[in-house]
Amino acid sequence: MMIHTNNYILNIKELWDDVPEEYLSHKERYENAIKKAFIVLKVLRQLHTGNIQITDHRTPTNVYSIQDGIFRNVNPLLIHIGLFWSTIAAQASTEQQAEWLQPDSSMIGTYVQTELGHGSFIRGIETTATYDSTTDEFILHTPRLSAYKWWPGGLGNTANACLVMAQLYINGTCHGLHIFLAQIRDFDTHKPLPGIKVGEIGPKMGFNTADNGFLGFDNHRIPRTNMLMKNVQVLRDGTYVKPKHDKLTYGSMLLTRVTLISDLAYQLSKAATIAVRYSAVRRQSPIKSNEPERQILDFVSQQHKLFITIASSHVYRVVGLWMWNSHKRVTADIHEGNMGQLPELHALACCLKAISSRDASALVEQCRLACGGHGYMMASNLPQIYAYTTAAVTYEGEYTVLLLQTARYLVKFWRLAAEHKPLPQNFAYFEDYIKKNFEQWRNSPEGIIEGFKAIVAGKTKAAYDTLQCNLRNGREFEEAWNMASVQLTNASEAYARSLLCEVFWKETVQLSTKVSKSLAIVLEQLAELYLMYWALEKHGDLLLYSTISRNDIEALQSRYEELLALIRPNAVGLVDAFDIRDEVLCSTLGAYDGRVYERMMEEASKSPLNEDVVNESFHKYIRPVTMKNKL
Ligand SMILES: CC/C=C\C/C=C\C/C=C\C/C=C\CCCCC(=O)SCCNC(=O)CCNC(=O)[C@H](O)C(C)(C)COP(=O)(O)OP(=O)(O)OC[C@H]1O[C@@H](n2cnc3c(N)ncnc32)[C@H](O)[C@@H]1OP(=O)(O)O
Ligand SMILES: Cc1cc2nc3c(=O)[nH]c(=O)nc-3n(C[C@H](O)[C@H](O)[C@H](O)COP(=O)(O)OP(=O)(O)OC[C@H]3O[C@@H](n4cnc5c(N)ncnc54)[C@H](O)[C@@H]3O)c2cc1C
Repeated sequence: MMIHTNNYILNIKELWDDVPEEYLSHKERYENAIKKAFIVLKVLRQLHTGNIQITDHRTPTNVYSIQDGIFRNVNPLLIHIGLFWSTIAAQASTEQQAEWLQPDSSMIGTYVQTELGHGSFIRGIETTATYDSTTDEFILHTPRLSAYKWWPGGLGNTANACLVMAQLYINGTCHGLHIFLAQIRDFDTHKPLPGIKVGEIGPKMGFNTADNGFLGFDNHRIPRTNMLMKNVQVLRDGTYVKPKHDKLTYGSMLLTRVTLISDLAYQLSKAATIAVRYSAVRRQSPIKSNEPERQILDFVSQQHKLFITIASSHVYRVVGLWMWNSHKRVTADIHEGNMGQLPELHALACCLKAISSRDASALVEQCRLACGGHGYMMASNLPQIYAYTTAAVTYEGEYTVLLLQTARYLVKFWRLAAEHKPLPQNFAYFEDYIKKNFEQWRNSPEGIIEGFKAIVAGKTKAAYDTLQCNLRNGREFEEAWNMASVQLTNASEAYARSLLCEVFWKETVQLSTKVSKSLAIVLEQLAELYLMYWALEKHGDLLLYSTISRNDIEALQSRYEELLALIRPNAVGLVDAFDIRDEVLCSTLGAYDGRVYERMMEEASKSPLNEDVVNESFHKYIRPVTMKNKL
């Protein structure tokens, strides 16, 4: 069958709610979401097998984005589709893939790594997988409460299988973390298998349709061939065949961190669309007392809150694609046995995932606040977008922990620079900084990029010097590192910002040569706005580490305000260009037709509290108190 994806999905009635999901109980929310998840999965399977084919120019990623509207929260099969399958595809041997990656497989899986006691420090994971050569099996075991798996999406009730991260033991030797496929529920009855204790962890700030779960193993046996064996093997006699790089097992985290950058760009475009459209409809106070009330979008302070969100969405879209392409390149190299580029990719993915999630959640919240009181309504959809976005600061590598990973990488290059050893081209500016080869400040995007590099160098130097000082004072390396960690994360953050500015500016300039002149002007205005915004935010750092002067900062401020005025006429067009359907936006404030107040009243009428003119609580609780003395 040939289908037009949008129309097909939008016309499946069961996917769309009459009652907003906020009115459902925790259990009902899950049941409603799982019903829809399996309808969507069926469509995805049909697309995969070619039983139905897409006729519009969009791809299954379009099905993915429509899901935001379908679930308003999160698809309980997200980890099944996004992490379970992709980890098997990346880390299982060819034979294992042939067996497990069947489109009509009975397995519904999840990715089970985090434990009650350990999330960030995964070497501390306590679940064990002990090889029993007499039966050719691994025994999965949860030795104590802190070793219970805790958090995996879809684990609570949906999944019947999972990929478990556990410490591998062979003949009493621990070989570290490895990934194992384990069935946890009967495929037919869905009852937990013997030796499995599984359940859901309870309500959260968001992600409430994702049935995050807990899991314990009581000496649960799985075949030896259930260890993912593309990069590492355990042979029948218990021989351990090491991987080419000991962090290949962490590959799924790396890939998800890369993918997340683009997802966060999309969340930002949703928030920007809602807040900008609402700001074009909403009028509040005149600017001059004798004039009518103005669209709130005309307040320059409102433009300052919103245009950076539009620009940041473009930044993360561009940088997300750039990282995706780097990941593809490095994976191909790894396939050929060349691991050389992996550390750089990991360092970039860590700081960019950290900063993109932090920026996105801060900017989504800024958009919510920019909508005043109405932004606080669930019907605006901004609270849900915030709850979804802020989770990304923690999952898939917590913010600070990831910044500290990138700091390891920066410190290595600073050490080379300090010891006057050769540096790769992309860190040549470390040497310039040491030699005090400072460029004269230029109030231009290129000048700002140079300035940000000076900040990276200056902050890395400061952190490195503190580290060395701690070492000279007799601290062990890990302790010295911990004592310098505030400065180390600052250096990492600066590095991420300099990358974002440089990649975005260069890609925009290139893109501008391929589009119409009028579009190129707007794209460059957005890119320039992004750079100016962050130069002004970080002007203190620029004063410390670059050659910028007070006059330069004043000039930057004027140019920034000029850019706000230049972008204002195109603001609504820019968010319309994100092309997010009303069904996906799910917002009374952000719909395309601008019927804000009408939609708000329509949504309010759906409140169950409005079903009866007088709610029965009046008779039960209110009247007995208020009327008591009057009887
Ligand atoms: C489902 C997603 C699909 C699509 C996405 C699209 C949209 C998303 C939307 C919603 C998402 C929905 C749900 C969210 C799903 C969330 C899933 C999870 O959260 S799974 C759990 C994730 N957990 C973590 O990320 C844990 C963080 N901790 C770590 O990664 C590690 O512990 C550590 C901090 C990196 C340290 O590891 P370790 O202690 O082993 O390291 P060492 O200190 O021994 O060595 C460090 C050394 O190793 C290098 N290194 C570390 N990691 C990697 C890597 N991945 N690749 C390459 N190299 C790595 C590091 O550079 C150091 O090298 P050195 O400096 O020593 O040379
Ligand atoms: C919505 C959601 C979905 C999730 N889904 C999954 C899933 O599908 N599968 C899965 O396995 N896991 C999942 N997780 C778990 C998630 O990956 C972890 O919560 C995350 O990695 C952070 O680990 P933690 O909770 O142990 O935080 P902790 O590491 O305990 O962090 C607490 C604090 O300690 C600080 N800290 C910790 N270590 C250091 C250090 N070395 N240096 C400096 N500061 C440090 C952190 O910065 C933070 O401030 C999910 C979590 C959430 C919120």
